[in-house]
Amino acid sequence: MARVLAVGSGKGGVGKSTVTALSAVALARRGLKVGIFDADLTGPSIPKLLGVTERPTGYGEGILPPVTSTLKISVLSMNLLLEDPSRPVIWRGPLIAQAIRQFWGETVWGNLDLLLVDLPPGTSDAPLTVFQTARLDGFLAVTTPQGLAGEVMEKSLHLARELDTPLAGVVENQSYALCPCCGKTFEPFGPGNLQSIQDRWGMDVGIRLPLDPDLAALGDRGKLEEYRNDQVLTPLEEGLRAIFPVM
Ligand SMILES: Nc1ncnc2c1ncn2[C@@H]1O[C@H](COP(=O)(O)OP(=O)(O)OP(=O)(O)O)[C@@H](O)[C@H]1O
Repeated sequence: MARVLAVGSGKGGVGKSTVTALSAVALARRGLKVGIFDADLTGPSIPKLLGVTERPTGYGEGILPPVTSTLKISVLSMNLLLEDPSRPVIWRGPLIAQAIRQFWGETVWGNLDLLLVDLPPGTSDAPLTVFQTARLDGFLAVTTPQGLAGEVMEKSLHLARELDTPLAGVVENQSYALCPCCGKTFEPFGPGNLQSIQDRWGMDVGIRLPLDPDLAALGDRGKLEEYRNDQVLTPLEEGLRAIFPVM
């Protein structure tokens, strides 16, 4: 059975999908078999970030997710099932919950080492359904150094704890940047409070990731599989291996 790690935050736009996709890339490059369930049905980003356009197949015996072109990461996303991926999914909560349960129950992932679940922002409908439906081995929270992002992110830690999901760690995304002129490190959004979040919630794993314009540019082109910056990939991989030492 694959380990299952949900990546999420109460706060939107902090980099959940980017962290999910890059985690998959880092581990798949090391030879692990990785899948991603994009549970963000109404704002799916994973297919775009990883350049997946192929539709899932095999509806008879379950849903067979397509894989990425290079690293063969399995990806299931609502966007891959839409006739026109540019159209919105306009569904109320109960329908979203039903679809998540169906995807969860019917997808044939094969022999994975790790299944990542990219959660939408918030603490209701979709994230709640994932927490209640899936057997999660851990919840990896994503935030940025801004205090507001941290406060809203912590709501998702409360949710995970209330639903007995182990708190695996926290990612402080866009934690720092490198000056393009002198190469010095600076903190565009201030110093953040990663350590204090870890201390308050008893999480050993805290991952600081830099702000990297190349990351956003490659993601926009659907080429995150080609991303090579070890300043981002190495801390992510080390953090994931600290969460699941057997991997
Ligand atoms: N470390 C980073 N460096 C540069 N750009 C980043 C970084 N992390 C995320 N981004 C960019 O920020 C934007 C938002 O990221 P992303 O879609 O991963 O956030 P999200 O939390 O999943 O959003 P949502 O709440 O809508 O699901 C994207 O354009 C992404 O490329």
